Formats: sequence, structure tokens, C-alpha cells
Amino acid sequence: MAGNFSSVPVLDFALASDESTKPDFIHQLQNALINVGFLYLKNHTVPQNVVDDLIGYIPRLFDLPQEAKNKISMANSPHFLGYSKLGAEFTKGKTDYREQFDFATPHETQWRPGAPEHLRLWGPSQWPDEDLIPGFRNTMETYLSHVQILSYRFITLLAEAFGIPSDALNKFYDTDELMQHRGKVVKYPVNDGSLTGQGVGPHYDAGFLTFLLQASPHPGLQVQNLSGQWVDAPPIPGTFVVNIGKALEFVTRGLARATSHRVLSPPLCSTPRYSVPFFQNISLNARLAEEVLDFPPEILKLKELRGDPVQTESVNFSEFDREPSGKVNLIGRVKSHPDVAERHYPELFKQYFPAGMPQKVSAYS
Ligand SMILES: O=C(O)CCC(=O)C(=O)O
Ligand SMILES: [Fe+2]
Repeated sequence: MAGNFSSVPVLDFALASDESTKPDFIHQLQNALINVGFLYLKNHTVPQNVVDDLIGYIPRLFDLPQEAKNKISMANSPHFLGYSKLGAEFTKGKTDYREQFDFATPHETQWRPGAPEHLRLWGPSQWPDEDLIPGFRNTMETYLSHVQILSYRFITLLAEAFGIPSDALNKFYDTDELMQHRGKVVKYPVNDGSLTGQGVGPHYDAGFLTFLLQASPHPGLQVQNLSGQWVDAPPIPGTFVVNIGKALEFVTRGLARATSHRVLSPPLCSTPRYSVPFFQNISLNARLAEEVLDFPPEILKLKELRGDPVQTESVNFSEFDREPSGKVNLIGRVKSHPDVAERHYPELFKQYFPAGMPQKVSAYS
């Protein structure tokens, strides 16, 4: 099988900025997108001091007094932004052992009473009190804006790698004021022995692209190859791990692979693992089933050569064929965070949890 990889490829983004080396980059990108669905990106455009400033804040963010964290609990937010305490999520029937803050690029909600509910998915972040962690908000927002720029640049290269015009995917995005992208700061505490060792269980990401910063030197991230084996993707300083989400897989008719991945908790004698995934969104109103893209036959052939991955246990996002992207995402968030849904989306809550609040909260089911 062409794509039965045993390691995640490292791509040098510098090659993309020089016309003489760009074809080489595009070729490597094509292979990574079609056969792996994951890649490391080095020499990217996000300045190292912006990354280092953020990394410096992360332990302080989690060390805030519990009441300061609870004050910005995700349950307050119809936009599913804010703090989620340890053990509040569940994937594939087991507790995820992680604590996290969901933040996002600045956005004023477009939703008004009477408008479709999925427009309410995006809105302002909740930030910790500035005097408790001075400068954090600015650092996080600066980081998000740099990764956003990189993610848009990357999407044009991705189009080229698939033999379509570099702007062919622009139709999936609105103008900047109408878009919002999410960045999550995550802490995986050590496995205290009584746990399953599941930092986060096997899952696919939902959107187009994820840019993951592994913010501490811990291994633990694993990706599943075509025959179902788990392959390590340890941190490589100065890189992002980039992976494909289900929405991009859908619009590329499976050319770009959404690859299942998971995180194992750090072992008992270790220290917490930190990471910051950035989820690049597409327009809330995009109806993916209606957006047909024309790929050249030689590109489609590469997918044939790859073959189909084994069916995995990981969760799917089957609603893209009938619902706007925002609705698919909202359903995913409702299932992940029923406490938020019960408060802010009571009808959807009843639809997905007819028996009431589940004992355990499901992150990706
Ligand atoms: O923390 C990581 O390394 C990966 C997290 C992840 O896959 C997710 O939150 O979707
Ligand atoms: Fe993920």
C-alpha cells in the first residue's frame, strides 16, 4: 500500500517561497496529504519569539486559582469558548484526562434572534483577568493571528498540490471579520496509575486544517496509518504538526486524508504535557456537498494507488452531505459539551440527549 507510512514526513516551508524549490515542496505536500494526512512543517512563518512567548505563559495559565478558571467556564459561553476542567470529556467510552482553555480569533457574533442557530457558534472568547496573568490575552491573540495567516497561505499551496487553481478553495472562507478560528491550550497531566492512560482518545478533527504546537518535549501524540498501526509523532522543536480534518477530506473526495490520532498521557514519573491545536474553520454557511471541485485525472490516480484506509473505531462527521458546515460543527460541539448545550441550545440538547444529561461528557462521539 503506497500510503502505509511508518513515520510522519517533515516538510520545509522555506522551499515553498523560492520558485526553484517550490515544485519539490508541492510534490512532498501531495504525498503527505494523500498518503499520510499528517506532516511536520519547519521553517514556517510564525516567528519563534511569538511561539516562545505563548509557551512561557502556559504553565501559569493552568496554575491560575481554580476560581479564576471557573469564572471563565465554557458553560457560560454559547460559543463553546472558555475553560473545561480535568476529566470533563470522554472519547470512545473512556475519560479523556486533560484540562483545557478554548480561545479564538476576535469575532462579533453574527447571530440575531430568529437567525439560524449555527451562526451563534462563533462569538467572543472569555479571557482570564488581565491582572492575574498580564499580557496573556495579547500574546494568545498575536499567536492566533500569525497561525491564521500561515493557514491561509498553506491552503493555496494545498490547492496547487491537488492540481487546482491556487485560489480554488477560497470559496470556503468568508472575509476576515466574518471568520473565526479556534485555538485551544491543553494540559495532559501525568497518568497517576488509576487512569486509562488516555490523554485524548482516537478521533478525527472536524474542519479543514489543524496546526498543532507541541508545547513541551513530551511524546504521546500518535497517528494511525492505513493498516491501523499507531505511529509516534513526537515533538520536533520549531515545527507545527499539520493535519487534515473531515471537512477537507469531504470536499476533496478523500484525496486529502483525515487521519485518526490520539494522545497518551505522560507516564507517572514524568511532568504534564502541553499542546496548542489551532483549528482552521471554514464559513459557517458553506454547504460542502454543493461545492464540487474538479481534480485532474493524474491526481485522482494517486488516490487510487493509495487505496482505502482500514475502517477505524474513530468518530465520523457524517452530516456534511446535508447540513451547512456550521451546523455540523455545532452538533459536534453539542455532543462534546452537553452542559454548554443544555444551557444555550436546549432544543439540540434534547435531540442529542433525550435521556437527559449523560453521566460522562463525550468529546468526540
Ligand atoms: O494535544 C495534542 O497533541 C492533540 C490534540 C488533538 O488532537 C485535538 O485536541 O484535537
Ligand atoms: Fe485532534
